[in-house]
Amino acid sequence: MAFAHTTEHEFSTVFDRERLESEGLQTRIFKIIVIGDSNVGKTCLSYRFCGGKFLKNPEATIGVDFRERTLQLDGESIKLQIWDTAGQERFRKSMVEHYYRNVHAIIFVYDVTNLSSFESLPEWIEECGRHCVPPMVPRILVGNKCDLRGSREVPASRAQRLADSYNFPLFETSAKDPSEKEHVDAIFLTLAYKLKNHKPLRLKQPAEGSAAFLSGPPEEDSSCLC
Ligand SMILES: Nc1nc2c(ncn2[C@@H]2O[C@H](COP(=O)(O)OP(=O)(O)OP(=O)(O)O)[C@@H](O)[C@H]2O)c(=O)[nH]1
Ligand SMILES: [Mg+2]
Repeated sequence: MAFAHTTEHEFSTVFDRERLESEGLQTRIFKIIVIGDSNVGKTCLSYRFCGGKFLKNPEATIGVDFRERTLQLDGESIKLQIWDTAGQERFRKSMVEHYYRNVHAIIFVYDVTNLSSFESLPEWIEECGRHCVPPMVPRILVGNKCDLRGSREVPASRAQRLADSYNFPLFETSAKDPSEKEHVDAIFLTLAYKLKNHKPLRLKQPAEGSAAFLSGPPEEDSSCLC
């Protein structure tokens, strides 16, 4: 099978169609990107959600790492394809266009013990705007490393004010603290439910008899004029 010139979504569609046909399941797939400064814990958060554990000694992400987890929500199979992006400019610059293309939801992460990572958030949010992500794409703000209680630099009240100003939900959690596992799950579940309740999206080149499909770009996607 040749994948030359195949877009990432088309690739996934082919791959998932084959697997899901054999399982006889119907699955919708959503792309979620995790964005924020380097070292805030994007890799550890996505690993906690997809792998169930705290990843010890992660290395700085180069480009993007993919993780995924399939959830059963109200009898429907939803696959979250998590794009764990690089925070360091030199490791992300060639990838930025790919991050935002056909994204279904965005998680902005900062470190509650690092004020500068919180102050960077407006820049990350603006970058997302520059890439014409439609307003209907759900966004969530996550303050990580809450286990480091004595080192907090970002008060919850300040984070809440910023979240309110953008109308984003705010979660504060810890990828490290095992007792926060369900809370980390709740971040992704909140997005999964929002996405699930969007209208079902059209199949791209549906195969006859195929039950699997990749959710396409949001229906209200407006053409980018920038
Ligand atoms: N105490 C504590 N440390 C954490 C937590 N999450 C991540 N870390 C640590 O923070 C450091 C950076 O974590 P990463 O997940 O690699 O950060 P990142 O945002 O993916 O960084 P880049 O890939 O460079 O963008 C590592 O030393 C982790 O062990 C947390 O919840 N609590
Ligand atoms: Mg990383």
